[in-house]
Amino acid sequence: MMDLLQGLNDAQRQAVTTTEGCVRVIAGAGSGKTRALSYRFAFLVNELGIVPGHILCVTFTNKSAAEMRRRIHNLTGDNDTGYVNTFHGFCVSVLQEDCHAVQYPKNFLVLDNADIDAMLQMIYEERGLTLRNMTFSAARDMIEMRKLVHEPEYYADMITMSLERLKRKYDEAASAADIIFYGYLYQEKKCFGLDYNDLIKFSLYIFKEHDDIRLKWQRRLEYIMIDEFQDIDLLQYELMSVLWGYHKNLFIVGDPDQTIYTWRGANVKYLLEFDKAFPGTKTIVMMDNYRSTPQILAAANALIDNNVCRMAKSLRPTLPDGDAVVCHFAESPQAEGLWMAGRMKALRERGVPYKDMAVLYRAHYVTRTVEEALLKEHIPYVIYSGVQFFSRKEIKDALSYLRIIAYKDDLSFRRIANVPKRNLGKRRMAFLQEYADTRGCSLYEALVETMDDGLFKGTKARQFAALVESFAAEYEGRPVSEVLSAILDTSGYEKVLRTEGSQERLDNLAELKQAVYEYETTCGEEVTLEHYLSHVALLTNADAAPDDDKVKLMTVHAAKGLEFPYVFLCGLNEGIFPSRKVRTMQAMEEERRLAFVALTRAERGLYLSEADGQHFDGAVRYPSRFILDMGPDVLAYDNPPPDSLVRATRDYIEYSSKYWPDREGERTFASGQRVRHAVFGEGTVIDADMDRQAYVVQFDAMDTARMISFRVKLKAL
Ligand SMILES: Nc1ncnc2c1ncn2[C@@H]1O[C@H](COP(=O)(O)OP(=O)(O)OP(=O)(O)O)[C@@H](O)[C@H]1O
Repeated sequence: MMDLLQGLNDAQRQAVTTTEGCVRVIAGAGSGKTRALSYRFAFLVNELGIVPGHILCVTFTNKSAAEMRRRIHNLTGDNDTGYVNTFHGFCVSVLQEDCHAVQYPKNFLVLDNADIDAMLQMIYEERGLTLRNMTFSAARDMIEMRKLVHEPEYYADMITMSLERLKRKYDEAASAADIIFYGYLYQEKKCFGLDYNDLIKFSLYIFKEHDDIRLKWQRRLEYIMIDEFQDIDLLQYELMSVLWGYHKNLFIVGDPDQTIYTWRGANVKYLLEFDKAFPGTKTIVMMDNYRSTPQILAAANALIDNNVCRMAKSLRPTLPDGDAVVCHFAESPQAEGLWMAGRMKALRERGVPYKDMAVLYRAHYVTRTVEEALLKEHIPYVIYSGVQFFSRKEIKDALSYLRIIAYKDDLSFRRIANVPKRNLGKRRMAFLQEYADTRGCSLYEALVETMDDGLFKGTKARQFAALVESFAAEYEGRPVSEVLSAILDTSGYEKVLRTEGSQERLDNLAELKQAVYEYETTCGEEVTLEHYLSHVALLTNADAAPDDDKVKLMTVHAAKGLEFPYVFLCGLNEGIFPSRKVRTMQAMEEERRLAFVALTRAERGLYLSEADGQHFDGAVRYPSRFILDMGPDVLAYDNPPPDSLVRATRDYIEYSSKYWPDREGERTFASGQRVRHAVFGEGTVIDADMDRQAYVVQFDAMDTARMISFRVKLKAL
């Protein structure tokens, strides 16, 4: 026991050894909460003898789950790392075991954005919609909003309605939004597909309706731990509240200053009010920072201190002094990029490898000038995100090959039936689609039933079906990595890439094989093809990381939970960071937390920069208020902005936020709220337009609705 606890400080040790009941850890950035979590897991297993499969450890991303599994494996030496997963990943496990309760097959499909888009494509074609009706991304958002907010009971339709009834609902839908929504539910049900929202909703539904299943999971999960609790949302909170109910051992860790997903439904109140919701909670505070120099922490503390709505706390440094935090005011974005490149070269000359440097930014578009400067100076770099690894064509194709073996589903069929070319082009595909529609079968079945038809003469339909059948007959029990290599070879897919000389695509496939192999060897339990496919559908961009000596470029959101020796935070201008979309006090505080997350990623060196000039729309670029927040005491300017600009910036900041509603309640008169206007009299709020900062109000004495700016106070009736 001594060994395990030795690398921990007092607060961490307390967090690790307080195993029973509800424990809340408020942990500052870089205070070692990931370490505390993994050690706690190991403590439960090694010292208390808890079976890993009876522990649930929830992380925020798949990447952090993988990292956590690696750490736990190192500490316990056990391949079985229990349920270390995201909430969505855990729900996949639940449903794989118990979705028979909602008459879904074990091999349901987990849908990712590309799958959803493929379904939307079918719906749009079928019903004559175009992107002018709604872009795919707007359609995805609309579907999500309907599922989460407007029609939270939608899943009952999916579960209880027959496919025919759902189809009728879709056929009868008239508005574009309804067509898309019901079309999507129909498509989902047709292929037993579940998107991320469904995973949680279905699990909750099963737990609610089936006491025996709920009790089984509650009993199994003797200890539950949740990381990044500041960004938990309502559905996840509900799920946690159910799972906790039997053994009542719940351990949560979070940092209220790092809440950055409010826009996606996260609510920090679950962390702050946890002790009220779970009486008897022990709270442990971890504020000793092991990541950053005192100089970096002083800047981060000074920044976050400007947030009004927060629990007062400061990160305490434990490391020795380092270099001052450098701040640079450049004449233009181009000059800003070149300044960064110069600093990187200087670091490199001091022996710092490029891979130890990261450029963080608020929004993707900022990277253009940075990239130009890096290219010009021959500094190698890699952008995280952009085209995500798992969204690349060759990766999606390869996964579709795996998927068609297991599921013979339409989405995969459409993707790879004619890749490589088998002469199954548009015309034959349309024929299969029609056949499948009239017979109510899948495209693959349609092909098998009709491949002797004259239409398929001269095609490789038969070879394709033979390929799928031969793999389908023998994939069970074979390692997934082996199946993948074999099908990429036998299908001729890799051969085409070799002929084309697409080395990069081949490299990516090699990377994929490696990823599958690693998953198999680290996962603990036996990995079936279905398991792997569900796992991979949950993967996000940050998951495939090349390890070359390159500067890393990424958004601050993508940097959450990571650390880098040297951080360059660029584009610190009003309108960029903070974003121009910020229009309320709350949103500004979230933006400041985001900047705090950025600063606290740095271990040894932190470089902040801003550029003079104009925005796209011709507006003046002012330095970011976050720089002013930190103040000159904690920053070393190597080229300060002129005093006149700083004064103008202060005026701009004051003016631009003058009319912000300062409390959430003031802006959110809900639709339907009765209000009184000093001149127009009484009326009803119909909507709030955040872009225009105004309400739409139907006044009783007027025929048409009016838009009334937030500047004018309406009185609630
Ligand atoms: N007790 C300790 N002694 C020495 N180093 C530690 C200790 N605890 C953590 N560290 C180191 O401090 C760094 C930060 O730890 P970790 O990544 O666990 O922080 P975190 O709290 O999860 O950070 P964040 O919330 O900012 O993402 C790591 O490099 C870790 O190895």
